[in-house]
Amino acid sequence: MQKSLRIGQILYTNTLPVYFHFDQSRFEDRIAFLRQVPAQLNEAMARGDIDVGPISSFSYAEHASEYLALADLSVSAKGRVGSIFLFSKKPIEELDGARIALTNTSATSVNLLKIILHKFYGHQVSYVTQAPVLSEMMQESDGALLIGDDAIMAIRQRVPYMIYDLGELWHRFTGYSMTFALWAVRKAVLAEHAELLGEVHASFLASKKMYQRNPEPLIDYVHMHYGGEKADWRQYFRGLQHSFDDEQRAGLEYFYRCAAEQGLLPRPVSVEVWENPDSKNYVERK
Ligand SMILES: C=C(O[C@@H]1C=C(C(=O)O)C=C[C@H]1O)C(=O)O
Repeated sequence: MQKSLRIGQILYTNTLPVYFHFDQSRFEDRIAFLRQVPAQLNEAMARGDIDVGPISSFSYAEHASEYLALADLSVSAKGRVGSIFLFSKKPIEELDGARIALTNTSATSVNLLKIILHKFYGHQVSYVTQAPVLSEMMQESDGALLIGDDAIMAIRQRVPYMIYDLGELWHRFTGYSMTFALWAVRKAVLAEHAELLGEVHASFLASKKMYQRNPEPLIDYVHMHYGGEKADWRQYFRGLQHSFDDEQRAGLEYFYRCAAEQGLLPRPVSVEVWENPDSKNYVERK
């Protein structure tokens, strides 16, 4: 039997603050989760295999007429993001004419990289898309883009490449924050499941709030399951924003204008947010 709401979850640590304290027990069998990398979630959302969840902000723009964004949820950073890296055999200023391998897990960051290289550096670059395995990507390319936990694991290996953080480059050139993911809902779902969606949305916000009050249980969890140093994880999560306010909107909509200008999107879009009518009445369960 189909569950009432099928919810996406990004397979990376970056969205854990929104899921770690999500109180699944209150929903019993009314929800189901699909855990995947962003590019797969983008497709699942477009096909209608999931109803709500985080997708690449670029994919939101491609389907803006069919989706709304859930209020106050995103994966954003103002400056260094810590998990979206260009690995390069030479300095970024010298990448004109280069060949870059792009991870097949992303939609936002691959287009962000194109904007940075074409618009800000004036380079002509060719691209190939590959599975996110750095050693293989670097075999025949001058550089490679990784995102999420693949990027985090790769920098731990102390690889012999120059490493550029795309959030940092974007901020340096534009002064804006960058929003990599939004929580989208297909408009068609709203009519049928508005109430349940309201409860799910409120539970995401409650998880985020509980994490913000005390980040340590989540830090312990990722340290146990993904290794590394606790201090590095603390710094990583401190650099991520999971809200969507005027600041994030301004940065994201500027990104959409740049993408349209570069021919990557047919037209710039503005983000239409679904405000949960019940969020003010939501009572956290102890
Ligand atoms: C910060 C990140 O944000 C993400 C990047 C995405 C993309 O490039 O399409 C999509 C969702 C997020 O996972 C990351 O993956 O490291």
